[in-house]
Amino acid sequence: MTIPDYPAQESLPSIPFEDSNVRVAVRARPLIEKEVVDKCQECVSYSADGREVVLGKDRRFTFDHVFCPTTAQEEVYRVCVKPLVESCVAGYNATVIAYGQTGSGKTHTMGSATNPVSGEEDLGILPRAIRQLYESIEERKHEAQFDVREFCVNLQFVKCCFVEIYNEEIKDLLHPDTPSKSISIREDANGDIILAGVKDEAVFTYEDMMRCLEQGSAFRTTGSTLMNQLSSRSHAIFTMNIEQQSLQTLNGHEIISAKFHLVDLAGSERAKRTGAVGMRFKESVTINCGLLALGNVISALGDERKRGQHVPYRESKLTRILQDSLGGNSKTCMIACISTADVNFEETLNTLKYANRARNIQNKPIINRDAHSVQLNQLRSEVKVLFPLLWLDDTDNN
Ligand SMILES: Nc1ncnc2c1ncn2[C@@H]1O[C@H](COP(=O)(O)OP(=O)(O)OP(=O)(O)O)[C@@H](O)[C@H]1O
Repeated sequence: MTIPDYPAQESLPSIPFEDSNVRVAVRARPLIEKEVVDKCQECVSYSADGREVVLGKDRRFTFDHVFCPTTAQEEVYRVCVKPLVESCVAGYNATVIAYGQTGSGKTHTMGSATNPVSGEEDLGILPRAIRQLYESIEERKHEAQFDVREFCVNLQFVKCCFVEIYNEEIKDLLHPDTPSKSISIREDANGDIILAGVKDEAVFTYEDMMRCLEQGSAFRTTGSTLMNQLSSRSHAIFTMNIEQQSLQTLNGHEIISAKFHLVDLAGSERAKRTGAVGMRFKESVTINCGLLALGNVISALGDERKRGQHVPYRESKLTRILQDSLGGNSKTCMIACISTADVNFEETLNTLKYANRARNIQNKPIINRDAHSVQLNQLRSEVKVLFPLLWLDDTDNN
């Protein structure tokens, strides 16, 4: 086997999330041991600018970013996720979704596997995002303490929850005794999607949240198939909720909040190739149904000819939960994971086509300000203007 040359990509910038487009990156994984033994060849090449991927001879696709197989976990994180954590701390919702065929590297990329990683460089997106979140919180607390313009206190409350959708049922991975029947997807008064019946965990430190990630990952449903020994059989969604209150003597009191969904989807698969029978086959059918529903939502939102038409969010639990993330109030990045092996040519082509459609989706991210604190601050400013007038009026009358 010849080892291909990959273009150097170290200096590529982070993805800009200033506008409202859903951003899409592609990550190609190296050949795994079995593929090397089977003498598979790589059938994917990459442009030096890190934007284009070519499948076979001439299937070209352009994305916000394309990572070749030698790209480190740290680099994927820096380019795709670091700016999203910064946005979350500023009050925007954010979502990262890993999509791809079974065994293409979604769980490896997200860092939601049960088995511990061997070293710092192997850490996936989730532990890195949790670390950055707590570092940012500490920074903000520190800045608020030394804000010399006025007295200012910055309080943060962080909660998390971890659920999986397995055979179209939602399971609370942090409270596995909760019956799925008592969990439902609802819309709150602001139109935000909430999971009623799922218990949020208040987490005060990096260690607290990492414990939740590890505990939830251990309860996630996995199983062995011909294509992946440790295949995720469910869609997993880890959500961090961040609420920040800033109390300022001059400008009043502001509350901003944000939620960050980190989604490790189950892989698309063909039962013929995974050897799925019995239970595995049933799982395979529901996995593909959920991914098909997600594809339909992506098409409805991404296809210009379908703009303004009905978006079928209610076709599956997955699409209902991700309603805010696709076409709603969120900054969103999809990471499409692909295998470079020629045996997976068809699946890789399908993933690239699927991901390409997601690039056209427009979201509407806004800073989530608490309505009461906004109203209170408006009234406060009105009082500030009216008070001197009242005083003037009083002195005139005297
Ligand atoms: N970028 C990478 N570098 C090295 N090894 C990788 C990479 N991506 C994936 N792998 C390896 O490939 C195998 C399959 O990866 P992983 O379990 O993450 O796939 P998946 O897409 O989550 O699969 P499934 O959908 O079946 O759960 C694992 O052994 C993993 O360690």
